[in-house]
Amino acid sequence: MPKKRKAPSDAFSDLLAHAEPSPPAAVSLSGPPSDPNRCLISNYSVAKNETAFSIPFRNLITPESPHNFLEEVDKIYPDKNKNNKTQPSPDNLINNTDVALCLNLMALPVAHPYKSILPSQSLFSSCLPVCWESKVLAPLLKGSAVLISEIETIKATLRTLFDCVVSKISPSSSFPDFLNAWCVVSSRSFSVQDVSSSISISALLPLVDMCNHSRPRVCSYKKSGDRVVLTALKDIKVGDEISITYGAKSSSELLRDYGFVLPPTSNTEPDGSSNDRVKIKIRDNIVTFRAPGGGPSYSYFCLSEGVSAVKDVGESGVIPVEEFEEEEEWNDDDDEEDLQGQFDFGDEDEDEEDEDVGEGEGDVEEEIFSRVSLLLLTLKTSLSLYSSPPFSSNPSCLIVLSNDVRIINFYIKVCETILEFNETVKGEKDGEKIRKYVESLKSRGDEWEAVQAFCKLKLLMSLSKYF
Ligand SMILES: C[S@@+](CC[C@H](N)C(=O)[O-])C[C@H]1O[C@@H](n2cnc3c(N)ncnc32)[C@H](O)[C@@H]1O
Repeated sequence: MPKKRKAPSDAFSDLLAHAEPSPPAAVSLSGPPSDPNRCLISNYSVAKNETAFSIPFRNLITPESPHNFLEEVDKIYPDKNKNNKTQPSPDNLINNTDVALCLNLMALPVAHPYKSILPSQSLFSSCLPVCWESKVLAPLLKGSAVLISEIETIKATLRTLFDCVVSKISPSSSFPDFLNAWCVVSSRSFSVQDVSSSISISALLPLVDMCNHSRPRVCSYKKSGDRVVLTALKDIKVGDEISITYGAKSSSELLRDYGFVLPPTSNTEPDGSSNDRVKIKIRDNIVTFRAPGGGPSYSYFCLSEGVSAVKDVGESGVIPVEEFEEEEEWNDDDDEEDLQGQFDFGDEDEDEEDEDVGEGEGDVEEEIFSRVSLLLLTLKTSLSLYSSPPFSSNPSCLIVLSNDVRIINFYIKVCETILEFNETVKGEKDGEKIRKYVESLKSRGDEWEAVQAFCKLKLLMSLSKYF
């Protein structure tokens, strides 16, 4: 007979038994696990800088406790990203710590109080894209190719990890068990400093993980002695929601990992900087993006994938070109004519060159077209994920720098197009700033004539959709 799950209210009391101050309970839940808007409510008034509540470190579920699954996972599946665990990268969307954390969660008894108050799989399935079928990803993610490709990567990786790692360590588990554990880990794990060392570990923090994300947050959390303590960052009244921050994340990261997005105006840091825009600084042949006040952003993947894709076009298949070509507007000659008339670039020769690509040059044309498509996809993803296009009136505009001359020149083209568009159609907003930027980029390399000539109209057509 299956073990009876505890009623959520009993389970919550069990968890609270370890929380301080208790009794009476410092916090309560606003609704049952099935409530998608559930949040943690304060039962006390708490003054700014005071402790709202704390939980003992021993309540944490980590990759190494209650059982050291990390060691077992590492044995079967050496983690190539081990030295860089906190730095997400396209091939490091799931690391060994996450898998070990899933295994620890799966190993908890069904009646464990923590399990009893977790949301159901059906709630996860409705909001987490990793649970969505491939055919609905494109429409639901609005064609954001990089995000779709990441979700597909996660889905495929979960399958592989289950077959090659999880089922070996936990033979009685099923793939749905693992997927459920992944949903919990993806949307509810936090980085905390280990009790015995100074390194940060990924952990599930019962009760703390009932806090929703907000900017500005109501509480901060940190390890203090053998407890995780939530400190009020403002005065909290009885009945107020206790929220924390999940970090400076772009909307696409929030959607990918937590299953929600925030309105553009809410996804900002206390200093007013936007998590949906990033600055990119120059380094040797790499683009580094940092969301102001936060870690490397999701947008890093968008553009770095575009950059690597353009180098390996035809081989890597990192970003599926077909999806882009599927778009009706792309091949719609009427649209092209309309746009030609609407946005006169004043350089007919180049436009003609566009049409004059001879038969023998078909492969070159295809190659250039693919490269441009990939980069446009990249841009398209960036643009559609962020609430407004780069180079809008927001000073934290998108800056792309690279040492690859073709990439530089492509982006010069993009910048020029945006600039021209802004000046001619939308009025000059950040015109001077962008002009200086374009000039500085130009001084870094030769023009990539072929691409410029070939993609002029196509580029304009694509970009025009975003303004
Ligand atoms: C760490 S849990 C927070 C507690 C959760 N609401 C619960 O009832 O168990 C993270 C999940 O809460 C929801 N969530 C957190 N912050 C949110 C927000 N600002 N807007 C909408 N949903 C949010 C999302 O479903 C997310 O996956």
